[in-house]
Amino acid sequence: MGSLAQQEKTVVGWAARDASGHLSPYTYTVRKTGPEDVVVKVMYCGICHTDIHQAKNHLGASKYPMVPGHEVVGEVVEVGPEVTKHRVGDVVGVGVIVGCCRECRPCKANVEQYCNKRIWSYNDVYTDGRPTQGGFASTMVVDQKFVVKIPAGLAPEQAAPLLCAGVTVYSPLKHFGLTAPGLRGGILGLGGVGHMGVKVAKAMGHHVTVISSSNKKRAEAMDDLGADAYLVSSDGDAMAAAADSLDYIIDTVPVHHPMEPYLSLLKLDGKLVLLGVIGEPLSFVSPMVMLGRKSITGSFIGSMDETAEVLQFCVDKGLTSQIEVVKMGYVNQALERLERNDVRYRFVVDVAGSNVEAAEVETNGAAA
Ligand SMILES: NC(=O)C1=CN([C@@H]2O[C@H](COP(=O)(O)OP(=O)(O)OC[C@H]3O[C@@H](n4cnc5c(N)ncnc54)[C@H](OP(=O)(O)O)[C@@H]3O)[C@@H](O)[C@H]2O)C=CC1
Ligand SMILES: O=C/C=C/c1ccc(O)c(O)c1
Ligand SMILES: [Zn+2]
Ligand SMILES: [Zn+2]
Repeated sequence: MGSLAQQEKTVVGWAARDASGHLSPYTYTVRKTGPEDVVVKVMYCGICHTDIHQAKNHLGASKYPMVPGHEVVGEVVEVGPEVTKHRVGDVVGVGVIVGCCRECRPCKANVEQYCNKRIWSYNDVYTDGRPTQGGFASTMVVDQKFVVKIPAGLAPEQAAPLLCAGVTVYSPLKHFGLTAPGLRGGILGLGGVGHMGVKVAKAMGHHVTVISSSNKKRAEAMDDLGADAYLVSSDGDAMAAAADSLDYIIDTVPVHHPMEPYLSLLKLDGKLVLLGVIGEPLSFVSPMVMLGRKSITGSFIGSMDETAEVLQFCVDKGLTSQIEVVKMGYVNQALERLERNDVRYRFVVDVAGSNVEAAEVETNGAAA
């Protein structure tokens, strides 16, 4: 018998078993704590639309059992002997990526999310051959490089959505030089990622237009989130009146949608940044981009450095995410509500405050 640190740990998570995406308790083991590993007792985990894409096999590469969850905040309960970045008792975050090759150009440039050998926090295989499992679970063991400190001044449940949604909007704004005050930005799709887009862009001093599929979120967007304008994408007159007005659009729509109505909103040199994970071809005719030198581009989460930056940015600017905290027993209802666009704006599961071994509770978020 070795010490506790040398043993595999038994963990209970909530796993999908098939493409129904239904989660239920699942017991598995996590690796022995390696020299650079951090053992994280999960406190909170946000629910991202990607969790639906993965659990329901929208991209055709899902492996089961799969414990989703990649907006993970927890407490460090153990560290390997070579860990220098984190200490027992720290509150830390884990996001979408838990491994990379450390040798390729993206890794050397500290944009490890673009490493072709990236290891996803779930639905992937770790270097030891074991499946990776995410944050809807009592514990994760993660290499210290992919663990970020949650700065003082951020509540752990508030920090969770920043680890994916927050950094996913922050990274392209920085990378594409879209941080100057006075820029006019559009946020297409006001969900978990989109609402952080409004908040981050407003904090950068931008004039922000929400472009939504309905009028339902108008008052909240303007009054609560601080948006400057609100367009309903099916309102042809309003869309025409807004033509040629935006420097960029952050597109978070998670399903197939036309490009051209949104390209029309961009000014000369405007950028359409695709963030939604859509497994079908999108289309547009070339003059839509040529006549205005417009760009259609994409962006994938953000680096570990940018993750630390966006956390501090939110502390410095006093930004909070707008969340609905639920217990693990409500996770399937939460996933269903997220899929039917019925959340303002991010569910966060109170993992530590739930009995993760208990069967699900159908009624409300306050239950186990
Ligand atoms: N590129 C990256 O690194 C990342 C990508 N993603 C991806 O971004 C997309 C958005 O994620 P997230 O913000 O968590 O998702 P949400 O479901 O929280 O938000 C998506 C929003 O898109 C709009 N929408 C339009 N049509 C639909 C539809 N048919 N079904 C659902 N929503 C619709 C809704 O806004 P409205 O009511 O205003 O129309 C909705 O709130 C997903 O595809 C996700 O996988 C997420 C994180 C990182
Ligand atoms: O939510 C974070 C992950 C986003 C993501 C982006 C692209 C892609 O192909 C994925 O499988 C996930
Ligand atoms: Zn995500
Ligand atoms: Zn690499």
